Amino acid sequence: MKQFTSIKDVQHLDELVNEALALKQHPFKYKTLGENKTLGLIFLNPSLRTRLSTQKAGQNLGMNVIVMNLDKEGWALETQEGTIMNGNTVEHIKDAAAVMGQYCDIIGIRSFPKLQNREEDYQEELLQQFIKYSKVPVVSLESATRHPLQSLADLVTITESTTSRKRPKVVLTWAPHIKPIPQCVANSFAEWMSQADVELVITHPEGYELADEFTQGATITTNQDEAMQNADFVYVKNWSSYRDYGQVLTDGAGWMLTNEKLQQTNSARVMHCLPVRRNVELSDEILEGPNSLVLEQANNRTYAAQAVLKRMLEAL
Ligand SMILES: NCCC[C@H](NC(=O)CCC(=O)O)C(=O)O
Ligand SMILES: NC(=O)OP(=O)(O)O
Repeated sequence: MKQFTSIKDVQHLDELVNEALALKQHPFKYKTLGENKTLGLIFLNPSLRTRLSTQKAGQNLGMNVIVMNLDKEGWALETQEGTIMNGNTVEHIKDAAAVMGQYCDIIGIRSFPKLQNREEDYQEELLQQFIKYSKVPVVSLESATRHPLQSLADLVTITESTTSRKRPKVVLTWAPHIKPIPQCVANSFAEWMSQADVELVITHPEGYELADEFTQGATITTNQDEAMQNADFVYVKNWSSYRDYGQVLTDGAGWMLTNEKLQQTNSARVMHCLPVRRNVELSDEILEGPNSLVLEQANNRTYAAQAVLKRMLEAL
C-alpha cells in the first residue's frame, strides 16, 4: 500500500479487516518489521485517539515514532502556489513537506476542513500537497473529507460484533451538536459501509444530505424512527450541512438517540467515533449502557492503524 487516504487505496477489504483482527490477537507478531523505520505523525488539529493509537500501532511494529503538533509548534504554513510570502505565513508547505519526507519513511497527517469554501475543502489541497512534496507514503489521520482509519476501525468493530444476522442493518443517524462539525466521519463511514456486506440506512434532517459520491447504495430518509426499525448497529454522528456548506440548519431537537428510540431496533449496538458531547449528541444512559460499542471502536483504532502501517511497511 503506497498511501492510505480513502477506501480506494484498499485492494481487498476483507483481508485488511481480518489482518486487523489477527493483529488484535497478536499485536507484537511483526515487531521487527518496522525496525529502523520512522513514522512521523503531523497534527494541524487536536487529537486523542488518532494520535495515541497510531503511535502505539507504529511502536507495536517496531517503528520509531515522532509526533509534531504543526499548528501550535511549527511555522505558519503557506499553501498557495507562487505567492509572495510577505504576510503572516512563514514556511511554504512545499519546503516543510519535503524536509519531513527526508526524516520519515511514512508520514501521517491530520488536517480538518475550514468549512468556509466547499470546493476548496473537497479538493483536499493540504493532504494532496503533502503527498506530492513529501515523496513518502502518506496515511490520512483525518482529512477535510474523510477519516479512513476511523472507518476501518468501525468496520472491524462491526465485523467482530455481528452475531445473529449475516448481513446486518447499519443505520448512520445525524445527531445534534452545538457547532458546525465536518462531514468527514459521516462521509467516510458511508463510503466504507457501501463496500461492506451490510444494509446501510442514513437518516438526517432535511438539508443535511451528504455528497452523493459517499452514499452510493444507501437508503436515505429524513424519518429517524423509520430508519431505526430492526437496526443491528446505530452509528451516531453530527455533521454540518454540505448543501448550505458548513451551516447548522437546525438545533436538531428530538434527534438525540435515547433508550426509548433504541427500543425500535434489533437491540442495536451503538457506535460513535468520540469525542462525544454527552447529553447533546448521545445520552449518558446509552454511552454507559450495555449496547455501547464506543470504547471497543476506540480500542480497534490501534489494530486498524497497525494493519495499514504493516501494508505500507511491506511496500517500502
Ligand atoms: N476526530 C474525530 C472527530 C472530530 C470532529 N469533532 C470535533 O471537532 C469536536 C469539536 C467539539 O465538540 O467542540 C468530528 O466530530 O468530526
Ligand atoms: N475519533 C477520533 O479521531 O478521535 P481524535 O480526534 O481524538 O483522534
